[in-house]
Amino acid sequence: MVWLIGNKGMLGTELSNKLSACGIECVGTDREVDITESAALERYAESLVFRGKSIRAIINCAAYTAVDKAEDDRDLCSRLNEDGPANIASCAAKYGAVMLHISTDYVFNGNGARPYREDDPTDPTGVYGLTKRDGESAALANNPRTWILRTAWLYGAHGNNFVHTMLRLMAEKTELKVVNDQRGTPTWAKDLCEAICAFLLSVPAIAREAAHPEACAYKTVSSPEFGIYHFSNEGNISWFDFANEIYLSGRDAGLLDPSKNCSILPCTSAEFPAKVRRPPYSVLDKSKIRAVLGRDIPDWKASLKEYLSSKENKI
Ligand SMILES: NC(=O)C1=CN([C@@H]2O[C@H](COP(=O)(O)OP(=O)(O)OC[C@H]3O[C@@H](n4cnc5c(N)ncnc54)[C@H](OP(=O)(O)O)[C@@H]3O)[C@@H](O)[C@H]2O)C=CC1
Ligand SMILES: Cc1cn([C@H]2C[C@H](O)[C@@H](COP(=O)(O)OP(=O)(O)O[C@H]3O[C@@H](C)C(=O)[C@@H](O)[C@H]3O)O2)c(=O)[nH]c1=O
Repeated sequence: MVWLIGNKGMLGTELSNKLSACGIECVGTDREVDITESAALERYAESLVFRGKSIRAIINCAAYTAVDKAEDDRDLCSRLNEDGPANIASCAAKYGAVMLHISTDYVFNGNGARPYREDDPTDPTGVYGLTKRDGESAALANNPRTWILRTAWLYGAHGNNFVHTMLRLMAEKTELKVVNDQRGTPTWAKDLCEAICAFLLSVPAIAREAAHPEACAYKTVSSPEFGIYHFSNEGNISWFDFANEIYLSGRDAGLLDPSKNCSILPCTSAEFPAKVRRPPYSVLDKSKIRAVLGRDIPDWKASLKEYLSSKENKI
């Protein structure tokens, strides 16, 4: 079985559904098993073993994700994003489990001019990125059998995210300003979950025990080496481009009133002040994961359209 930590968050909820569709036996925990307390993790792992369960993998979707707030909340952010993965990795190592941890494009400063590769130097611009970067190192150090999937600009049905914020503001306002000088790639949580499941199913014991592995749309061509991978949808756009497409596709999907207009105006980061400078360019190079998955990754626009027109979105 696998243990999904952070199962009530945006990604965790989506992943919980996907694991169950694939028939991968899973237990999920969130705040009730505090990742900043190694003893709490150990106690929970012990209780699973006591119930006769073999922990094949621990997936960490728990994190501190409020980018601006983190600047004034450094201690909690670092306990969650650094100590958390460090503790989980140690626990996974103790029980012979693989760890799969999620990280972010915000580990880079965004001053680059080509998509970031896994081994490019990191240089976060704020506390969130810094603690996520240090959490990566801690996880890899404490359990060499760790996969880290860095992703970016995540949205999905089960939490606050840019897509939901935009749809709400577009319904309320007649004009919106959105930054046009930060580029990256949106990622539908559902696409990321396919990749996560494919990695998990490359573990022989998990594949053997899964009731419906065919429900995973992706399949690894080989067993992925442990280490860091980049996964986002395909494309290279600004938040302004993203907002425009949310508006058009949101209208097509009947999520916005067609008789109410909202003008979306491009602006600079300086015109949209924030505590933390976001990376101006944070496109991720996905060659490494593409080779492992042996397939193309969906384009951001196709995934956004599918998401907005899907029945499961609760906007
Ligand atoms: N959202 C995004 O745009 C992106 C996210 N990522 C990464 O993806 C991962 C998932 O992100 P996302 O789903 O958005 O995160 P969420 O903030 O939606 O979920 C995080 C979950 O962790 C829980 N949690 C908080 N504190 C603890 C604790 N001490 N012990 C156990 N669980 C706790 C939260 O509970 P509560 O809600 O009660 O605080 C929440 O349920 C994270 O690692 C994030 O860094 C990467 C790139 C982009
Ligand atoms: C609401 C709003 C935001 N913006 C800008 C602010 C910001 O630069 C950008 C995106 O806004 P967000 O609040 O979603 O940004 P942010 O919280 O920086 O999103 C990040 O979250 C963390 C967890 C990650 O790991 C990143 O990959 C990324 O998804 O859009 C506007 O320009 N106009 C608006 O009306």
